[in-house]
Amino acid sequence: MTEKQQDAQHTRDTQDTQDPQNDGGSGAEETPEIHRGLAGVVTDVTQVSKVNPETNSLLYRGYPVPQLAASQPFEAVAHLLWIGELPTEQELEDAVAHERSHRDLAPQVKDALDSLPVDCHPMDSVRTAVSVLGALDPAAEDDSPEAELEKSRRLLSQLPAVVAYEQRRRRAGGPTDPIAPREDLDHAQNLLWMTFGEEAAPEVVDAFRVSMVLYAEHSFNASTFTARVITSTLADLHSAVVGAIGALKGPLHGGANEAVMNTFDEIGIRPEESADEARSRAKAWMDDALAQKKKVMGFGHRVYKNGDSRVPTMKQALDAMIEHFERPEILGLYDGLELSMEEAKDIKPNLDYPAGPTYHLMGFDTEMFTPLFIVSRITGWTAHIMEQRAANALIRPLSEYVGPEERPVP
Ligand SMILES: CC(=O)SCCNC(=O)CCNC(=O)[C@H](O)C(C)(C)COP(=O)(O)OP(=O)(O)OC[C@H]1O[C@@H](n2cnc3c(N)ncnc32)[C@H](O)[C@@H]1OP(=O)(O)O
Ligand SMILES: O=C([O-])CC(=O)C(=O)O
Repeated sequence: MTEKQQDAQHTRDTQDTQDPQNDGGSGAEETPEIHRGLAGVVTDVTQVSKVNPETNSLLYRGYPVPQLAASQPFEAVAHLLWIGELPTEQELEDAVAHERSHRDLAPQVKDALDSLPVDCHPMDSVRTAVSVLGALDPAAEDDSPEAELEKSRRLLSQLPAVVAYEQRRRRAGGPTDPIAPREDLDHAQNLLWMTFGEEAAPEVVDAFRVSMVLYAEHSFNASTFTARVITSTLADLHSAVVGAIGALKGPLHGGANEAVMNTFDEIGIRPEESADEARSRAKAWMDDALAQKKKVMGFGHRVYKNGDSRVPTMKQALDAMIEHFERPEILGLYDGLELSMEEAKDIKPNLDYPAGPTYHLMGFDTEMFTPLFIVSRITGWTAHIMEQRAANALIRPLSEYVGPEERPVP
């Protein structure tokens, strides 16, 4: 069964009562079926991506994502998600030129970031920066398809400078000089350049590009759905993106890549240790965590129950980083946790599990991992915002009121 069929089946199994009186009223005769967390509910159609838990596969506009990750630049994947087709040579050239020409950190955005505490969560900083970018955008209130696409493309170019500057500001302990973008570098190379001030090795660039392709889009996940809810009120694109960032921050969603690294840190990263030693310490940690009924971030998924389709590709990228940086103990920690979770609960890792240690090895602060997710997911969010806008229906479900019966105010 596809994700849609699985969801439709679930919905049929739990017949809902679409009685408008249920919303706040107590007069409904039948108690409606409640779909907590909207689990199994199909709320709309989409052409952007297809998640198939049955075959553990993911398609962007019909193309298998591992194939896109193996061969396509991130700029081509962004074009695909927005336009529906891979770019021609000329279209790719135009997309790349556009991306490279809108990369500067606006002074107002830098000022806004500099006004924030240096130890605030960088997701708060990026959320604030997108708010400022929206306020500055002359086309903010123009919701024509052309303007929406142009704003989406601009955000794709603008976000790396925000994230790179925020990483540098944290390391500097306060306001600092941003590193200027370089027009001779592609999206992935340039983000790494603006962050670390040196050209990254090709292996690192490729692992980073792969993570960007894999993080780009995943149907009606919580942050994308948030963006669609906000768009459905006819609010502007930047407001929808700001809301999506808020939803992504939580550890049950994008915040899990940060939480994974916190787990590794709690177990203890010991570069002098062998993979075997690290594996057995990680296994013991997981056995203990599960005995205490803890939820361990980076494992499990609402839709995939037999493994996340993106994990094998991201794990390959992590393996390449482990080899490049000669850090076998990271592999030991990774394997130990995965094995123990598999044995105890048969729950598989999700994309955030290999992505966390990959970003760690590249040199990013742990709190920067979820902002890196934004740099990629901006493509999927904005593709869905445009799709929602093109065939809009206000998203407004019902609730079953379970509070006190009507009573007079004393
Ligand atoms: C890119 C992304 O956003 S991918 C998701 C990233 N999020 C995480 O990694 C957070 C950790 N994982 C989770 O919390 C969950 O697996 C979710 C939220 C992702 C999906 O959850 P749901 O589909 O709602 O399943 P739910 O949370 O009800 O879990 C079902 C069962 O598996 C268990 N379970 C699920 N995930 C985990 C986990 N990571 N650790 C331990 N147990 C887990 C639950 O405790 C529950 O057990 P129970 O039936 O004995 O109570
Ligand atoms: O689909 C989901 O629920 C979460 C997820 O994996 C993603 O957004 O990439």
